[in-house]
Amino acid sequence: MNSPVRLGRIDYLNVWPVYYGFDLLGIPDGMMLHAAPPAELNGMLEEGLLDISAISAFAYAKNHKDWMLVPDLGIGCDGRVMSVLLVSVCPLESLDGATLGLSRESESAASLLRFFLRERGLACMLDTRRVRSPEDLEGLTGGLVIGDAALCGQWSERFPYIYDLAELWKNETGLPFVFGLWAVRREVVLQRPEEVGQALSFLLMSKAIGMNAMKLICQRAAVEKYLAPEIVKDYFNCLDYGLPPSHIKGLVHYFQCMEEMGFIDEAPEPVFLNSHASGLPVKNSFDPERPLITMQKSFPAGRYQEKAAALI
Ligand SMILES: C=C(O[C@@H]1C=C(C(=O)O)C=C[C@H]1O)C(=O)O
Repeated sequence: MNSPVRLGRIDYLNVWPVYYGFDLLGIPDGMMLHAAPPAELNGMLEEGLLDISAISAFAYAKNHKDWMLVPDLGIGCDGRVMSVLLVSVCPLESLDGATLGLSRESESAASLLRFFLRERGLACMLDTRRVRSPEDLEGLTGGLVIGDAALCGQWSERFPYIYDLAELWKNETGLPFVFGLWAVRREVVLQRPEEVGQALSFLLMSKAIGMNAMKLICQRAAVEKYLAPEIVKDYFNCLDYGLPPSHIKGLVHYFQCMEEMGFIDEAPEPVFLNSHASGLPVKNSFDPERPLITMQKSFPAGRYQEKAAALI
C-alpha cells in the first residue's frame, strides 16, 4: 500500500472553516493531517515532511520553484484581519532603535512588519521568539503576534498602541492581503497525481461544508476560545478563504514589495495546480467556471461523498 498523503493544517481558529469537513467526517483513509503553526508547516513542506499544506504566502515566494498552489484556497482579508497585530508601548513612527519581539510562528506577517519598518526608515532590533502572551514581550518595546494569541490575548492592557497589519496594508496600497495559501510539492504532483487530486478534492469539499456551517463554527469557536459571539462573527467576516482576482492582485503586489526590499530574490507569479490528471500548471488565471479538481471525478464514491452531499 502507498504511504499516506501528508497534509498540514494551521492550528489556529482562522482555518476552522476550511477543515470543518475533516472535523465532521474524519480523516479519509490514505491521508494524514498534521496541525502546527504556519512557520513550522512551511519548514515541513520545504523538507518534504508534508505533501500538501497550508503555508505562509512568504514561504511560497521563497519556494515557488518547488511548490504549486491550490486554486481558490487562501487566508486573505480586505482590510483588518484582527489576528495579525503589531503591539507597542509607543506609536509606530517612534519605533526607531526599539527592540521588537517577532512571533516565530509567522513568515508572512513578519515580512510585512519588516516592510513597514523599512519603508518608514525605522531601524529596529528584531528578535524572533515565542510570542503568545504579553509576558513573552517583557522588557521589549513591542512585538508581532499572530493567530489565536493575537485574537484572544489581553494585549491592550500592556500595549496602548495596537496596529492591525492587514489594515495598514489596505490603507497604504488599497489592496487585500493574503497571509496564507495552500501548496503542494511539485514532485508529489508528478509522482502521485491521483492521490493529490483526491486529497485536494476532499480539502475543497471540507471547505464547502465549513462555508455552509458558519453559524455552528462560530458557536463552537466562542465556547472553545472564550470569545464573545460578536467578536467571532466579526473575525470570520474579515477572513476570506477564496482567492478572488483582487486578492491575487494584492498577493502579486506584496511579492513585488518583497523583491524591492530584497527580502526575496524574485517576485514569483502565482502558479496554480490545474489538473490532478495532467499535473499541468496554470498561471494566475484559475477559472472557477471550469473546476479542475472536480469532486465527482476525482473523489472516490463512498460514505464521505454521501454524507457530504447531504451537508453541502
Ligand atoms: C490571519 C493570520 O494569518 C496567518 C499568518 C501567517 C504568517 O504570518 O506567516 C500565515 C498564515 C496565516 O494563518 C493569522 O495569523 O491569524
